[in-house]
Amino acid sequence: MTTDDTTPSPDGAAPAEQAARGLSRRGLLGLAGGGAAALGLAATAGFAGGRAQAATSAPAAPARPGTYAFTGEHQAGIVTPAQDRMHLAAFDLTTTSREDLVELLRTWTAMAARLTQGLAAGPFGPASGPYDAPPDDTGEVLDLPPAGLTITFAFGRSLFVGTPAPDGTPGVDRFGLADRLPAALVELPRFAQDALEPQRCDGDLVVQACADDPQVAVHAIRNLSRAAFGTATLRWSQLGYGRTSSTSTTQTTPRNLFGFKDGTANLKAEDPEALAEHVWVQAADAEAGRAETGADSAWLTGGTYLVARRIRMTIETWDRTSLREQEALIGRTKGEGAPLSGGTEFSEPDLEATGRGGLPLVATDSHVRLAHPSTNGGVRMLRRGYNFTDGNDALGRLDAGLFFLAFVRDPRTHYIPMQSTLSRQDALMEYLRHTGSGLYAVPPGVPDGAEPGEAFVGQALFT
Ligand SMILES: C=CC1=C(C)c2cc3[nH]c(cc4nc(cc5[nH]c(cc1n2)c(C)c5CCC(=O)O)C(CCC(=O)O)=C4C)c(C)c3C=C
Ligand SMILES: [Fe+2]
Repeated sequence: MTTDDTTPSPDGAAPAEQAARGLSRRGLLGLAGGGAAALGLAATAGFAGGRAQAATSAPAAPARPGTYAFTGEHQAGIVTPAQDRMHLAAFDLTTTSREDLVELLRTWTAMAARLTQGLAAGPFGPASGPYDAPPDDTGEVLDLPPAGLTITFAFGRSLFVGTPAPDGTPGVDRFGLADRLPAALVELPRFAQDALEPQRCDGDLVVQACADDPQVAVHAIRNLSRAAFGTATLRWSQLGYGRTSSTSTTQTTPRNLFGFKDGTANLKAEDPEALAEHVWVQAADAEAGRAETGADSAWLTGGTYLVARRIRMTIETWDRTSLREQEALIGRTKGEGAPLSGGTEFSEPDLEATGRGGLPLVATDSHVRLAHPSTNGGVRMLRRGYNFTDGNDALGRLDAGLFFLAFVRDPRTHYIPMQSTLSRQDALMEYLRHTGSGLYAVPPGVPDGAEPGEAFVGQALFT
């Protein structure tokens, strides 16, 4: 199959709805015990046998309620209709062994394939298996439905070339991967007004877990972290709620913590041509990269790049700003989300339109004008961010904002120039502080029908 993440389950209901009324893992384990078809997708991905495992010869079954396929051309969790909750974790490897790294990716792949299909992290589950050993699943989602869980893996630049020392001494290529570094996996420049906290930046490996239930997303990261014990440690993580983008035309546009609709002009899953142009890395990109740096990044074809920015919003100041000023800063109306040049939510902004005194209706320093493709050489991105609220600071201000996530084909053309412009000219910057940052290469999906036990995410990087 191709990863058509938007494919609804057989009864045609959206996964979120199905999850809401869906089967619990207990039910799925029962199904798994009773019928191989119930595990068709895990079986096609080829995972080790176990009590709750299907026969690998079983034909692929349609997705079960509340689940998205784990295997496919692209990883799930990118064009998948954005779920309501997210837990993203960045890890640093504590090993320098390439074999250990491959073993971790194999283990994570098998575990993610099980978890996304509503199964326990391991074959025994939380309440079974050897009595004198810790259970192979932590147990907190045993009675919960799969909640549309997706797990997406990505690699940081440091995986390939290590981390340079503050004095500029180059990092160390611990895994023999430097000649596979994609040309576009650059170190992000320091942008104007960046206030980055190093403990919220970078990382060798990143895992994004999204689900419609926070406990399901957190459980996934917890169990993957547990499996990484002795090989990788958690560097930083971020919880998110209330998606701030739609990634499918089937979704309504959500709102960010400024109270504005966010995601109106986003790229959508139903526009494969635009996704090919702006999101998926193409074979030609590896050829261009090889000519540029000599490195072979063909392994990334069909993948993408993930930009993560933790953006704190000074909402107390924002909340004392007039509606007129708020709308001028964004360039859209607060109620409907229509451009200030007129029309309705999905009308194209008319950046030439002027009003009283000949002034542009969409202000020259407004966010929407500066982020619009016509201001950025035609580039677009797939935004998939979340709101966050992480307590408060010593002055009693909420530490809240937008965890900006975007998937792009080449960050050098599709993110860095836009962020450069926004950081210097966007009037909204007065209310924002970028406190965390990362750029990661997202390998393509684990192919359907791969040999049992053989396939793992990012495999082509190691062959
Ligand atoms: C570098 C890219 C972007 C950052 C960082 C960013 C932060 C950010 N955005 C909002 C609120 C809105 N953004 C909207 C549109 C929009 N934003 C970006 C890029 C970044 N935003 C793009 C490419 C676009 C689309 C522009 C277009 O094609 O018209 C909107 C309008 C609604 C929408 O189209 O989504 C809002 C609202 C905040 C609050 C924020 C940082 C906290
Ligand atoms: Fe934006």
